[in-house]
Amino acid sequence: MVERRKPMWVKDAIDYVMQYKKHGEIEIVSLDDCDGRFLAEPLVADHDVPPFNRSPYDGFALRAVDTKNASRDNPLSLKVIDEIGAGHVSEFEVGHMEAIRIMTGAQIPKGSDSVVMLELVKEEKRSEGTLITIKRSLKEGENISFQGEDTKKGNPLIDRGVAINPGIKALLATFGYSNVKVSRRPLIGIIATGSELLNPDEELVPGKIRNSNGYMIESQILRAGAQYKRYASISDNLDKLYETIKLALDECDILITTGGVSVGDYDYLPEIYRRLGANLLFNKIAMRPGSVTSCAEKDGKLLFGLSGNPSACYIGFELFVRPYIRTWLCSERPYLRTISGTLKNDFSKPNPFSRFVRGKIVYENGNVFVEPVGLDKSGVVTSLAWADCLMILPGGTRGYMNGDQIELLLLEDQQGSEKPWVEAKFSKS
Ligand SMILES: Nc1nc2c(c(=O)[nH]1)N[C@H]1C(S)=C(S)[C@@H](COP(=O)(O)OP(=O)(O)OC[C@H]3O[C@@H](n4cnc5c(N)ncnc54)[C@H](O)[C@@H]3O)O[C@H]1N2
Ligand code: MOO
Ligand SMILES: [Mg+2]
Repeated sequence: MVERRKPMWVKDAIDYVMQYKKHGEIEIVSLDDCDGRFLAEPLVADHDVPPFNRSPYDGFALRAVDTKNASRDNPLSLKVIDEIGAGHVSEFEVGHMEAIRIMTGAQIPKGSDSVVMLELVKEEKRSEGTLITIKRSLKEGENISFQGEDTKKGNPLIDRGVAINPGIKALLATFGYSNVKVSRRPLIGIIATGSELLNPDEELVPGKIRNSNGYMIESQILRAGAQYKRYASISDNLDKLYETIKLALDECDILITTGGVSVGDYDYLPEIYRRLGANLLFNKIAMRPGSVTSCAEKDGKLLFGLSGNPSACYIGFELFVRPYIRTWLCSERPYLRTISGTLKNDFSKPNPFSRFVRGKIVYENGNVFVEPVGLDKSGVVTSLAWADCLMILPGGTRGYMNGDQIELLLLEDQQGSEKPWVEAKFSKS
């Protein structure tokens, strides 16, 4: 008798996973190696930026009051008493009708309160010294980048749990973090199961296909911010699979298997969860594809049993594994971000399960439209390469038509969302 499974709502399944959420320990990495890692502490300005008043132009620093009467008809001459480039500080103080030649980035000299650009003055080198002639007046503070105008000491800049991007790396360098506190990435074991699987370097033979899920999940793990350990793919052999899963559970923080979770003769994951004495969280979800996505817990570690079908496997990872990883990395926004878009196609057939259709966003006159990519079947692999979003078609009694407004989950987004997408059943309550 084939086992009957009761489908769980997507949101309930996410909640089950999140019951086991953890935060990774703090790890210190060098600034050189921090790209893509997640900050374990908030980043706070520990000094003013810029740290001193500086010139934003190559020009002359002077006292605005001295230029008060300067005009085209009344050019005024100032004596140049020093010259400084960025990184140097003048020892002189600018006095009445004096100026210091200053380059972009240099500290504003004492006595001066404004800068005139090189292009706006005439310079004359005389035996008694250099003079500049200025034909316009300046305001006090004109052309000065003030200390702290970028940010002030003590300002909070970036929350913990945010992925380090080029801009954040610039801030880390600005504040002298040659070492950075980041969250330790969870190590995720990956086991692809199935007697039909070949390695990418093997020739195709009848009945076999190459293991694409294993590599796809590795890439999804890296995109989510975690690290992986690859185990050799295992043919459909219960004992061998059991031993490998036990070993991987010891060695890793989280385990992902692909394939073998349905009700087929060689689908051994349900039996392995039983043998392990693991606590089964779910093995059927009211979604398409990925309805067979399973998750079990053993000694606080999660075993995600993703489908063997490539599209189901991909979506199972993004909906259930990604938020668990991002929460581990202390993100406050661990879920995929949702935006709304206008459907360009008809999906007239109603489906009781919510569908996550691989789609591509198209911008037309600044508006977001979305169209499906490739064949919308669970076993399809090609469409995954073309998709930049998952189009959500909530389950129910009606279909969806061209022009309908729907929600889209963004696959490449880094910002994330505080809350997961929730079926109407939940949003109504
Ligand atoms: N009688 C029923 N049959 C099936 C049901 C069901 O409810 N009743 N569910 C279907 C659904 S939905 C899905 S999804 C699949 C899930 O299958 P499994 O997770 O058990 O995966 P396998 O049987 O091992 O393989 C399915 C499919 O995927 C290919 N595959 C497997 N691993 C890989 C890999 N690493 N790279 C690329 N492709 C892979 C495999 O060759 C199969 O074609 O079950 C349905 N059946
Ligand atoms: O788990 Mo399946 O993906 O719904 O075809
Ligand atoms: Mg199967």
